Amino acid sequence: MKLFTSEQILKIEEETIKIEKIHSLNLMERAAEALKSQIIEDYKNCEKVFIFCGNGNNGGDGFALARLLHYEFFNVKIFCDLENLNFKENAKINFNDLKKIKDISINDFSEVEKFKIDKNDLVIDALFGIGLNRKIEGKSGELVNILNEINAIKIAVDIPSGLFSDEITPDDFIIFKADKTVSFQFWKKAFLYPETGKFCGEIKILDIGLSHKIIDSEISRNFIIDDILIISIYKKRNDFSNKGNFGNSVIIAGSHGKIGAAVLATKAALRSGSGLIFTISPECGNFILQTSAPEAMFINGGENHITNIELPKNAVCGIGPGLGTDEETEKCVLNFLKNQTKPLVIDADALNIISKNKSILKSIPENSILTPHPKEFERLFGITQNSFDRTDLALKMAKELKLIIVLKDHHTQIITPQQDVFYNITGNSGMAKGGSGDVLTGILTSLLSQKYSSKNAAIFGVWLHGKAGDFAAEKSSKESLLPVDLIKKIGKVFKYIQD
Ligand SMILES: NC(=O)C1=CN([C@@H]2O[C@H](COP(=O)(O)OP(=O)(O)OC[C@H]3O[C@@H](n4cnc5c(N)ncnc54)[C@H](OP(=O)(O)O)[C@@H]3O)[C@@H](O)[C@H]2O)[C@@H](O)CC1
Ligand SMILES: [K+]
Repeated sequence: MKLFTSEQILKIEEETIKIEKIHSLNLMERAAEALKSQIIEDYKNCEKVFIFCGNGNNGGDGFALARLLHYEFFNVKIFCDLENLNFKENAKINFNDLKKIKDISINDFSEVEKFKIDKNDLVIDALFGIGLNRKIEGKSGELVNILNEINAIKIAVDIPSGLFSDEITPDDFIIFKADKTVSFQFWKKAFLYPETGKFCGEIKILDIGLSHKIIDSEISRNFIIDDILIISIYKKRNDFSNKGNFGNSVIIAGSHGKIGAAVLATKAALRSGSGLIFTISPECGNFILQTSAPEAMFINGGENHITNIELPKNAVCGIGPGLGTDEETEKCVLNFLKNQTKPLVIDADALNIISKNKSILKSIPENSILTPHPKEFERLFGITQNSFDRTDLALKMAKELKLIIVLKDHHTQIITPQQDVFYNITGNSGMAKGGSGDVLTGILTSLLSQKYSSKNAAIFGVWLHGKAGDFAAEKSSKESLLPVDLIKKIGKVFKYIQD
């Protein structure tokens, strides 16, 4: 699914209106209908609904929603700025329609504190949408501050009021804090970054039937990874095949005390379809690896840490988990990287070793996949002001070095040398634990060895990793979810794609 800027969304809206020969009011009605259905689905037993409307089209959505919910027997109360009824056209039409319904009370923002709002009531923010172009101040600002203190179920229409859709919102802005954001047709960039996403709560995207023809022709380099994309990437396993057809994955990982990292990466690679798996690890991990992952072959890479790397034939490598940064390992890893010609997966301590020896970056084979978490990224490429800027820096580095950068975060991004950004929306906070990254390295190496392109391996692998985490979280609390639980669910994810 493409990710658009608010400017592009407006353009798509206008062109849909043109080619479908409809009035813009129809789109507002579709949006309100979709909102109504979602509210009925999620909160049908809720009695009182408090809707706060601004003067633009976001407010118009709120007025239309109020009318529709009233006809579904909800007790609806509307709030707007009665001292400044300077509405945009469609908002005005819907406001006037609402005035005709005598059972809906229309109140000024300043009256909100006279009402008893219960924790099971709905507070709906339809103050500002993607048309926000400055800080919320004055009466609206005071209102948002009050709403943020109220204990109720808080829903934002399209985007929480006060947030910019496409860029970081300054710290001093007043922003509605939603439990759920019900947004139209597309994800917005603000939902995907930690600084802004924390205001959005759960995200629900509603189809309001904007023209697919227009959407297809509108260019974007930003994408949400969805099931459609994954199904287009997934390669069905050919029945007439043998282990030689699915690649030789080589996991280079582990040191004394960190053999678990090698085990996790190896097991994840085993579960992700590679034909043969080799693990290069120090001798101290031999017994552990052979007992916990007997399907994999052990290659001795040193005594207590890796000091030499000898690859089997046709190896596709994933290097880094639990390596440690011993001087001998550092030398060995740098020497190894210098001599590689095929794309490989580089993670964890291998990234830390590169950070201390940045000149090596230029020798890494094109289209290799680097998987830094924010701290590792910072060590590699420098500090940025915020996570939006981090994406920009990653784009620059991916282009310059011709590498795929997997920026690990709550919504991990896959950044390509061609300057595309793919945002992942699978996964959950239960995966924010030591060992999750090792599992990802195993999955990515395995997919790369099965001849997925680096870009597709990264997109598919990151999505698969998150989806396995989501399946695991269905059965366990996020607190107690373990990286090994992800590995157990990889099979279920493949089944999910095949069905
Ligand atoms: N896309 C679609 O397909 C559909 C979209 N729909 C809906 O339309 C929404 C976008 O509507 P919108 O363009 O009217 O903008 P909205 O956010 O209501 O703001 C209104 C105006 O407020 C002003 N303003 C800005 N910031 C301000 C501030 N801090 N404090 C005070 N004023 C401020 C600014 O005007 P200005 O003052 O700059 O002239 C701005 O134009 C969208 O989010 C969705 O809900 C659906 O109805 C149908 C399908
Ligand atoms: K809003």
